[in-house]
Amino acid sequence: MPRLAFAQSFWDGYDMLEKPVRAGVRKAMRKFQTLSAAELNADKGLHLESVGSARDPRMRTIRITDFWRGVVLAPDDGSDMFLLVNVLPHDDAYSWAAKRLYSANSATRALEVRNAVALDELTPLYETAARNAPQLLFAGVSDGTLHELGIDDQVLRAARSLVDKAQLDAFATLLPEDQLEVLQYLAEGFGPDEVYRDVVAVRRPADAPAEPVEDLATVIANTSARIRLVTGPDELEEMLEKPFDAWRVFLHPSQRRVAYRTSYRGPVQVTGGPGTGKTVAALHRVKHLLGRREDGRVLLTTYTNALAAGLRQMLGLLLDEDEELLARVDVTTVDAYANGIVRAKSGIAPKPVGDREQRQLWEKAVKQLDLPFTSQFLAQEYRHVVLGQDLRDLDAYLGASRRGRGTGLGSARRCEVWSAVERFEQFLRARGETTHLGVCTRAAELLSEDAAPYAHVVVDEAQDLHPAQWRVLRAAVSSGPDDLFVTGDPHQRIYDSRVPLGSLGIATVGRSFRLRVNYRSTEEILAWSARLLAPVTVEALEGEGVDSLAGYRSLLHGRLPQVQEYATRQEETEALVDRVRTLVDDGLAPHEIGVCARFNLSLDTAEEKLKAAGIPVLRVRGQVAQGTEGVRLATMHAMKGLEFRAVSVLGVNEGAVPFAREITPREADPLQHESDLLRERCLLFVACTRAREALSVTWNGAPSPFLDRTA
Ligand SMILES: Nc1ncnc2c1ncn2[C@@H]1O[C@H](COP(=O)(O)OP(=O)(O)OP(=O)(O)O)[C@@H](O)[C@H]1O
Repeated sequence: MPRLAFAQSFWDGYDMLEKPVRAGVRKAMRKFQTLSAAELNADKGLHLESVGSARDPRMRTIRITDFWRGVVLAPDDGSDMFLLVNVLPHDDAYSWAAKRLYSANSATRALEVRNAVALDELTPLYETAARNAPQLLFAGVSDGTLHELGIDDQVLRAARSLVDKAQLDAFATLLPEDQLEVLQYLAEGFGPDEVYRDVVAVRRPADAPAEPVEDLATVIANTSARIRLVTGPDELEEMLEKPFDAWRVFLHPSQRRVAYRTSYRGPVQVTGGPGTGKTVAALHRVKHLLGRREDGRVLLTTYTNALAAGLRQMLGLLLDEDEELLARVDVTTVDAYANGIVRAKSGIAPKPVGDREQRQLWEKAVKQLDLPFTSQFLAQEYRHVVLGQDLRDLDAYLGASRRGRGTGLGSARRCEVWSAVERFEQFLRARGETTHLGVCTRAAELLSEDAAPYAHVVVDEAQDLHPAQWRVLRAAVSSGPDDLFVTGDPHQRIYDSRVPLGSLGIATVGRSFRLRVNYRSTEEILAWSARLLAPVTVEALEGEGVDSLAGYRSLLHGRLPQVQEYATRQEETEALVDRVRTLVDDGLAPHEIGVCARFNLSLDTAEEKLKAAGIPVLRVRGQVAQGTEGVRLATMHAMKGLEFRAVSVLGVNEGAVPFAREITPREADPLQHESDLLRERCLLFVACTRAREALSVTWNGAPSPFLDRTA
């Protein structure tokens, strides 16, 4: 019986097909599982036929319905593997198939597809234009190097005709996938060795023979990033029946490399810009770890309860709802986990107070002690220095480094600060209360008294964790192979926690990986959002050196973000209602639309007006009720980790973004001033990068200064 495989290009469109067409696909595919190759060729209903003047002689079409055709790559090498690559309306199917050429990449050994006809047509035009160009994009890379990286003759000729990155982008949809990625990396300035390591080596099978084996079945087996093989009839039915979540099956090689490495000798760090699939990689790592042994519990953490609920659901999908496996994983936030530990081990339920109450207590301490500090300064000193380093007494504080703080404090001043700290903690004790970070500190202590409860800890959204939270995670698992797997993006740091991970026993040196391909947003949305961060540098996740978005890109294209000023809040809100209505008319479900603002107050107005227009809305606070229909309304902070097909960011006004009250005056502490500004800038970046297809950014009155460079 022939074997059957499905290319990602097929899945990309499958969920959009109407029911009868999908039924046609299922019927046709069943034939591939029940008929022999000869019977398939003879089957009248299937009508497997070659495509006239096709670039690839293996190209065939099959009948799906009267109007729809499947495009199939058929073996011509005696192997029995058929690959379904697309399903399109009749005429489109023939012209798509005629132009495409599939080939095995000489370096990665994977199957790639190009639009050979368009490449042949366009390359001479670009070559002519390039003759007078002062500089060519790949002038610095030799033909030999390009060949070693898998670039073949047709692509080489096209590459040699390009003068800049914009031209490479214009060729992107025509070029074979792996070769395109090689060229994109080179165009970003990565050296050939880095490109070989990050693009070629991660794909090339470990046991690849010196001479490529080109039969279709072998090449398909080498292409797990883009092709799914079907093993039996049940699997076929299940795949075609269920909504298809590409992230469960097609991992980018860089995702697969980090998630499925058999074992690491210690903590691992995976960074990458928004939407690069860090959460997906973390989930696959959990799957891998669960599969490695029959016992051993896994702790999977993220930042908010709403994200934890989402993660739990995704993990269920990835593990096919296998209850035994799911029972071995706890999915929660660090704070909730720490709270549970303190409750369980001390028998007392901790009562953490919120930010506002803390601020009031600091104010009270300042007043009672008549100190020359603001409550804001003390709160920050407590968070960053005292809790950050877990300082327990005055002596420890007097000797502590205050790295990252912008004001010097002599011993006399430190004594004053410490008196405030003692008073603040006294107030809390007297009320029987604590802080969230206080709960974490206690939980870490309690955990270290017994054997660590987990075999593995996987941490998502790690960029905002405070040292006290890291101590909990460190204490939850013994140091050793595969202890911690950490994913995060320092560009999305919105709570000002910069942590020297090494000093907390979480050294990731030699085990740091970066993801660069964005699967969420269009390149237009990404490029615009990335410009928000262009003026600043961002400290690396592990607290040493800086992080960069070099090579960060999307394969998707769409409309430019709408960036619009309004005279008044009312006009801005009315325009929002119109925009949302248009999106719904265009077919978006309300829950696929996100609206966000810096403050809850601005969202109140939006909520009222949207409701008045008959549009269902749902405020995202803590836990999002799954399945409840309604446009999601969230503050920028609550947008963390979420995604929507369309996002409207409202009220990006001067004074609001950055929120003037949250910015330490430069005179008070220049370093804190800069990091407050950076935090607010990142917050806007987070909000904008939640959008998949459509982003609008609006303000009323004067715009936020962060929008300066985005025009
Ligand atoms: N290999 C993949 N194939 C298809 N879709 C993917 C893949 N990896 C990730 N995605 C999709 O891309 C989107 C972003 O992925 P994910 O949430 O894991 O990114 P992230 O890096 O954690 O994002 P952020 O840092 O912005 O929260 C999701 O819709 C996810 O399903």
